[in-house]
Amino acid sequence: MIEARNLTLALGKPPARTEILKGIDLSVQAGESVALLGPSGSGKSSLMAILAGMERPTSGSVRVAGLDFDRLNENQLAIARRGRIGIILQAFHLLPTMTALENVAVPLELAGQTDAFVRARAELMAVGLGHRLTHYPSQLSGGEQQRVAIARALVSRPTLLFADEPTGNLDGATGREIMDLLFARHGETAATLFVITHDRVLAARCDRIIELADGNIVSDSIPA
Ligand SMILES: Nc1ncnc2c1ncn2[C@@H]1O[C@H](COP(=O)(O)OP(=O)(O)OP(=O)(O)O)[C@@H](O)[C@H]1O
Repeated sequence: MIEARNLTLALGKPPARTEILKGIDLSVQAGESVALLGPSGSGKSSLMAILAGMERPTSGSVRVAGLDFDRLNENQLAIARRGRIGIILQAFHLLPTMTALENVAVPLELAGQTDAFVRARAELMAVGLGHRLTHYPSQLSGGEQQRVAIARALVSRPTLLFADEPTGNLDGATGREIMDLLFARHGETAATLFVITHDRVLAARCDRIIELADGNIVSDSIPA
């Protein structure tokens, strides 16, 4: 599902040029769940951005779901992401002027799905928000907003799901509920799941734990 070879990323202009990733090799099988651990600034979000097709590496190659990202232009990359890749971020990123239902349905409708609202409603039911369809983000709790974001990421039935600290803005109990939901939906969809976290207990629920330090993979293991 993911094949990355000798990825490097350097950003900024000298003298502030920073080497963020220093030669990452990574293979991930379809359906695997992978936790990405590492200290703040070790390059986790940057690696995820490259694997999700949102950032170009400085050098190296990325093949995701059979596509050579380096051979695609920006437009082709945007089309390739659509329907293949779902992204969940710490800060939810819902549109404040849209209801929960619209937040999930509108991106799908813009992608040309005529049954977008039917699918969005079903996905919101699946994440336990059937009773909050017409609420705006400001009328939802943090956990509910993250459920909407999960529904939005899953409604296009992606083969790859990326979550960058999805519980970072939630209290412990709500965070656990959100991760239970994410793992349950992952089990039902057979998507490949990539989760960035600082939480080792959460990481141990994945099939595999990859640790980054200073732009390098320093361990790649199966949790005990
Ligand atoms: N545009 C940029 N120009 C220069 N340096 C950058 C840029 N973007 C990120 N960095 C640096 O790259 C390093 C890696 O950042 P990244 O966000 O990938 O780390 P992270 O492991 O996800 O951290 P955290 O756990 O704090 O989110 C950081 O030291 C950051 O300051």
